[in-house]
Formats: sequence, structure tokens, C-alpha cells
Amino acid sequence: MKITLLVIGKTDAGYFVDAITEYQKRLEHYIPFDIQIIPDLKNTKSLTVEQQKEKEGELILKSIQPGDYIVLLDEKGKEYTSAQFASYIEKKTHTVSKRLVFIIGGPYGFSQDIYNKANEKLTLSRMTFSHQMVRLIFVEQLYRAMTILNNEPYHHE
Ligand SMILES: C[S@@+](CC[C@H](N)C(=O)[O-])C[C@H]1O[C@@H](n2cnc3c(N)ncnc32)[C@H](O)[C@@H]1O
Repeated sequence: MKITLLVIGKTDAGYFVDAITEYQKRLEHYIPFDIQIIPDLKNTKSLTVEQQKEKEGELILKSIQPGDYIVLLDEKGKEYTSAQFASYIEKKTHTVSKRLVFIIGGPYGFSQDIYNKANEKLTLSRMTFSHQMVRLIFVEQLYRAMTILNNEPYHHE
């Protein structure tokens, strides 16, 4: 199984880039993982919120491959502790043969088409984070999950 984090738009702030790159490097040791970036939409000022979500949704759909297992990162999704998330990932390694794809929505979230396409929704907190911030929190939690599964002294209950 390979894990992909699908996001919209480049990470703009350098401090996020550095931190995300650090966890991405650490993850190389444990599991095939990449971050796939869908370019930001242009001229969004002329679009309504619904139109922007729909257009982003079309680009997301183009990036999905047959056999992908799709998990939306969404404030209204299922909530796990870090230990539970580690066992979730472990179970997925047995059931997902191709890509386990986590998707972060754009500034206004996901279109209905994307909700319909998804297998699951996962929340990192009931609070809302910026789509840039979620990338960092997700890679850190994935790294934490890997250290838990490998009995390494990073996570403390
Ligand atoms: C700024 S948020 C958009 C939130 C907004 N409530 C909406 O859905 O219209 C951008 C994206 O970040 C992700 N996100 C933000 N907070 C999150 C959380 N607590 N857990 C999981 N994903 C989150 C989601 O993918 C969301 O679509």
C-alpha cells in the first residue's frame, strides 16, 4: 500500500514547507508516501464559493486513480486518538492494495461530488484548521502512527 496526501495549491509559507519536508523525510523510512499537489485555481474572484468547490472537485477527480481508497480530511469526519489512528493505518495495509489517498479540501471545503466519491471522512479535531496547517498536522500524525506501530519512543500515552 502507498499513502498519498492530495492537496490543493502549493504550501505557501516557508515555515510550513520546512516542517512538512522534515516529516516527509522521516516517513520515507517507514512507508511509501507522497504529497500530490493540485495547482490552485486561477481567477477565483469571478467564481462563487459553489463554483470554486465544483472546479476544485473536478481537478480532484482527475487525480484519483482506479482502486484508490479515498479518505477526506474533514472536520465532520470520524475522530481517532493517535493510537487508534496507528491501528487504522495498520488495518488499511491489509485491506488496501493500491493507494490510500487522504484529501485536504480547498478554502471552502469539498464539493458534493467529492463527498459522494469518498470512502470515509476523518477529522483531526472538531476545530477547523487552515488547509495549509492541516498538511503539517496530518504528516506529523502519520509519522506518529508509524512510530507507534514500530514501538519507538516518540509517542507517550
Ligand atoms: C479551511 S478548511 C475548510 C473548512 C470549511 N468549514 C468548509 O468545509 O467549508 C480547508 C480544509 O482543511 C481540512 N480541515 C480543516 N480542519 C480540519 C480538521 N479539523 N480535520 C480534518 N481536516 C480539516 C479539510 O480538508 C477542509 O476541507
